[in-house]
Amino acid sequence: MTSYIKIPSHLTPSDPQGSELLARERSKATFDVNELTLALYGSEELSRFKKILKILESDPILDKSNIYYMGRTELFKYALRKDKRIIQLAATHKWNVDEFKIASRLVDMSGPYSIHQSMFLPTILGQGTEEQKRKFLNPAIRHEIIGCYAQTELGHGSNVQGLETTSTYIPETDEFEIHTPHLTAAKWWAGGLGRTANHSVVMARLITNGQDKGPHPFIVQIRDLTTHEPLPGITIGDIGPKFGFNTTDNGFMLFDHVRIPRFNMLSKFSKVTKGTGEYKNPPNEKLSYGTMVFVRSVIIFNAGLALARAATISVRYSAVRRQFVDKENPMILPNGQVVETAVLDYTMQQYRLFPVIAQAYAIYFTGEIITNLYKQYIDQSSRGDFSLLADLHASTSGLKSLTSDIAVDSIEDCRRSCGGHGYSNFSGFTRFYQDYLPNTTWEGDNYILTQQTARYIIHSKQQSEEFSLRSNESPTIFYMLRYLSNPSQKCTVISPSDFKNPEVQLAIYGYRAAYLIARAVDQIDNHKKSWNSMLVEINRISRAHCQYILVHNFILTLQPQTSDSMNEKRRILHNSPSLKTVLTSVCNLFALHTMEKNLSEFLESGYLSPKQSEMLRVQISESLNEIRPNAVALVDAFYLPDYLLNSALGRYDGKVYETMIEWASKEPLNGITLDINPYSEKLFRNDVKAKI
Ligand SMILES: CCCCC/C=C\C/C=C\C/C=C\C/C=C\C/C=C\CCCCC(=O)SCCNC(=O)CCNC(=O)[C@H](O)C(C)(C)COP(=O)(O)OP(=O)(O)OC[C@H]1O[C@@H](n2cnc3c(N)ncnc32)[C@H](O)[C@@H]1OP(=O)(O)O
Ligand SMILES: Cc1cc2nc3c(=O)[nH]c(=O)nc-3n(C[C@H](O)[C@H](O)[C@H](O)COP(=O)(O)OP(=O)(O)OC[C@H]3O[C@@H](n4cnc5c(N)ncnc54)[C@H](O)[C@@H]3O)c2cc1C
Repeated sequence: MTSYIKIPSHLTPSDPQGSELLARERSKATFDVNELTLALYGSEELSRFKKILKILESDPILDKSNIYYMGRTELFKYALRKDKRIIQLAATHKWNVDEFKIASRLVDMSGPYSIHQSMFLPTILGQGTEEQKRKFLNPAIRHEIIGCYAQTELGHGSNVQGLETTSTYIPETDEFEIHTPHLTAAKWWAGGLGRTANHSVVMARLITNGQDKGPHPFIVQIRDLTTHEPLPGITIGDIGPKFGFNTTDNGFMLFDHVRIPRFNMLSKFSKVTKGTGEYKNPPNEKLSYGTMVFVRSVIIFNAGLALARAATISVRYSAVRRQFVDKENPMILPNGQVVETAVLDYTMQQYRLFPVIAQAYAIYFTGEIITNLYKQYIDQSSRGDFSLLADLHASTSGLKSLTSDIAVDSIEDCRRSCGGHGYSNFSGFTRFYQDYLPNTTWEGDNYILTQQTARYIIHSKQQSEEFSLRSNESPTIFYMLRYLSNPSQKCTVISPSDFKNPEVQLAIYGYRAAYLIARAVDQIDNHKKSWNSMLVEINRISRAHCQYILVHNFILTLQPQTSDSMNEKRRILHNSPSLKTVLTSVCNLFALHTMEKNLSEFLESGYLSPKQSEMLRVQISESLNEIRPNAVALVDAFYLPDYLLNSALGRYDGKVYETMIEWASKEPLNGITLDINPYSEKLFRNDVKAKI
């Protein structure tokens, strides 16, 4: 890349150098970073990750050095090139799906093919018959056809039952006719639809024999495979500039009585019979919503990695950035020189950043558990057993909502913790934050999804017989019986360190969630409160329940397990006392900081007293002290390479200032000639001049 300004090469940052400061931080760690990285990813995934990183870093098409200076059209073209390149590399190196996912994660840019991979393929895989998979999935895997997922409409997104696009069975020709009856039925937002996809999953109301069977998925070819023009009867366009996600062509689409073969209705679960139009019910009504459950589980896992990324940038930068001299405890170099204090040493900065490290670990571990639960569900459902679905839907809905909310808030907190440089694109926060933001809206708006979780829990509580039955089976609501059976219990904490006891933490979280649930049920059952009037409480229930799950899963991860049930990752963790010690501090901080942020609910239930809440704060401060020497090592352990971070502030080597000035010198604005004479008319075009 061209440098437009020559920077005098003899200048270096004042001592101590960033690399020295980070090295000093790393030497303070009480555990082996490589060991923790292995405990997070496992040796196989880590070696695949390293192998793929090497390929991507050295590929000129996937070079990221130019992207901060690009406008939308240029960025979109770059995203298309990089999407194509990943596919070519996948073919050359024979990457499997997991390796393809690693590459996409490292290249880190949504693109025109992203929804093809994240939704189009999974929908056919999850909802198609074997014959349909042969016809659509195989060419889609080879990228001979490119698909998108068109569910949301201009007038409806959250309310899937309210979708207006119709798909009417025509027995005479054995076809469906897809139609947009109103402007509000225009498909809107589908990623990849605007300029790229030639096929789409279209969610449309199935009408057969005059009966409306509700939304079902159909495969529709939308563009000509040779000319790439929309097919007759179909109008398509890009929806225009967005808050972020501008590397993807989100599109709109209108259908004017477009015919598709009956074969194109994805029919693994429900079918329409040839000629008679008879409808065969699915074993569970909501199976056509299956792709959403899958993507929500991925969003939970991704939230952990997004938090790790934000924490990596801000913690490393805070170790390098120095402001003021802390007179009571000055930073002294080995040569005796007193220098300004690293901002990471200010307790306020620690209070802002260390909980983000803790959130990253907590959500990462729950992400793994949910991914496994999803796999278990897929395994069982392939044998016709859908019993896990209701619980999976409830927990993925609430956790998707909670974890993406946490991530969005914390990414912004981390950005702000970097001061002015956090506002520069070179921080690595701008596009990262903008592109992360829609996770709180897509795949179900976060407020709407909490209603799904709370409803499941409230129903369980209302049907108490079924509840006790379900609570034995359900991994997510078993705690409630324990606390509901004795509502007058009190928290046993008598000194701050008692808060470190995992049993105490679980009891506090469990009691608070159970209390909120019981109160809401009382309002609904005995005071006849409407659902709408209870929405704020309902949101609280889902959050309380999901916070319980996060704490419970973190504690579970750290508890000894029988060696049989332990995989390689857990074995590494449990064989290393130093890892367990540091992660226990991280777990405590997560549990206690989250408690403090929601303190009013814990106090209001009467379980925790104001005196105990004071002790809670003392213990949080203690946990921050425990984490301080390990802060940099804890973010390093996530092994997020510079190639992914693309951040001047979060570089592994700490060369923050050298990078800032080098990247600034490449700003194209520095290279253009400008006429700054206010009276000159050169800037105006002739046609404009004619009008003034
Ligand atoms: C070369 C090879 C390449 C390989 C691939 C490589 C890499 C890719 C792999 C992975 C990447 C994957 C993911 C990527 C990560 C991020 C995603 C990136 C991009 C995403 C883009 C965004 C796309 C979209 O947004 S698509 C549109 C999404 N829309 C929504 O989510 C709408 C939200 N609304 C709803 O879901 C529903 O309307 C509702 C709010 C749930 C209400 O539904 P309704 O029908 O009205 O039902 P009701 O509330 O009355 O409930 C009735 C009953 O049903 C139960 N229920 C509801 N939903 C479900 C469900 N989904 N599953 C199961 N059960 C459900 C509900 O609980 C009720 O039950 P009960 O009667 O009470 O018992
Ligand atoms: C970047 C991006 C990419 C997307 N990609 C795709 C895609 O590929 N395919 C696709 O089909 N869709 C896609 N979407 C659409 C997305 O799934 C929807 O926007 C999302 O589901 C929210 O629906 P909505 O826009 O209808 O919001 P609305 O439901 O209109 O929400 C508006 C507000 O009303 C509130 N609200 C609505 N109903 C209730 C209620 N019952 N109770 C309480 N509050 C309520 C919500 O909380 C929200 O605050 C994408 C969206 C974005 C932003």
